[in-house]
Amino acid sequence: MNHVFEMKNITWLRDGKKVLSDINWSAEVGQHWALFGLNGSGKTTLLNMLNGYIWPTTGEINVLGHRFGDVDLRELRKSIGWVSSSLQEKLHGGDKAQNLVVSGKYASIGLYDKPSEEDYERAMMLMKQLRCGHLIDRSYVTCSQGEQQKLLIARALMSSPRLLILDEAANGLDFISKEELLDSIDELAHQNHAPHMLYVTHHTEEILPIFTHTLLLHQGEVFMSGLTRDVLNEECLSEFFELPVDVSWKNDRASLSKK
Ligand SMILES: Nc1ncnc2c1ncn2[C@@H]1O[C@H](COP(=O)(O)OP(=O)(O)OP(=O)(O)O)[C@@H](O)[C@H]1O
Repeated sequence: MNHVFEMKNITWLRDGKKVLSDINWSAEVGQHWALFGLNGSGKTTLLNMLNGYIWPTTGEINVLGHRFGDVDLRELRKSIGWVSSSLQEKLHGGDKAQNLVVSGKYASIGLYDKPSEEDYERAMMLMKQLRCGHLIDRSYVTCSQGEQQKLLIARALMSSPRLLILDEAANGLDFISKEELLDSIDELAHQNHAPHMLYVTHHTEEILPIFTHTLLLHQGEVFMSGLTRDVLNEECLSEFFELPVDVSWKNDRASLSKK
């Protein structure tokens, strides 16, 4: 397998409108990607497609070496971890932190199967890895938003996914919580057998150096994609936003300001 995923000539029409237009995108093994786009640019639609929840009008999709159409999507989804805010609404808030994390193994929202001792040990190991081991026995609803995000990532890691999608994972977090979460993501990427990661965001400064590649999505089209350093440049982003912007790099992260 050379590609983590590959989208070829993807188009999606809805109500006579092209929501996605001629998307060509491939993520290769060894790359972590950021997907950057404004509200309504089609990011969520693309993610739903990668997970096989919506089918392209035209084009072909391969994920983790499997071509859509030839693969049991429910099986494939076990290898894809997806952390998104829409998940929050489906969770049982009263669950204890460790139970919520363990439930990731069964790809179910609550706990329907009886987890083993090893499952709980793994959940604790992941919680410690994400620096939230102290949340054991706390109910999910009482955790802060930053803590909740970490628990959701630990939950997604429970089934050892090969692709981990982090969809606006740092949304709504204050500066400290955001940096803590980003540190955890950075550490995760440096571990042996780390999953391939796709980080979806509206904020360039969240694109850590581990995200070697970035795709800019603009009104359902690939505006530019490639090495993050090349994509996040002033000329390209000014054109992307249709607004002159300055890009300054610090610690290999790009921050934007209006010119
Ligand atoms: N089922 C649908 N039917 C019709 N239009 C849709 C449907 N789903 C999405 N769209 C439209 O497609 C466009 C892209 O939506 P999408 O949710 O993928 O954007 P996004 O980049 O994830 O936005 P945000 O950052 O605000 O979450 C929007 O204009 C949206 O209204």
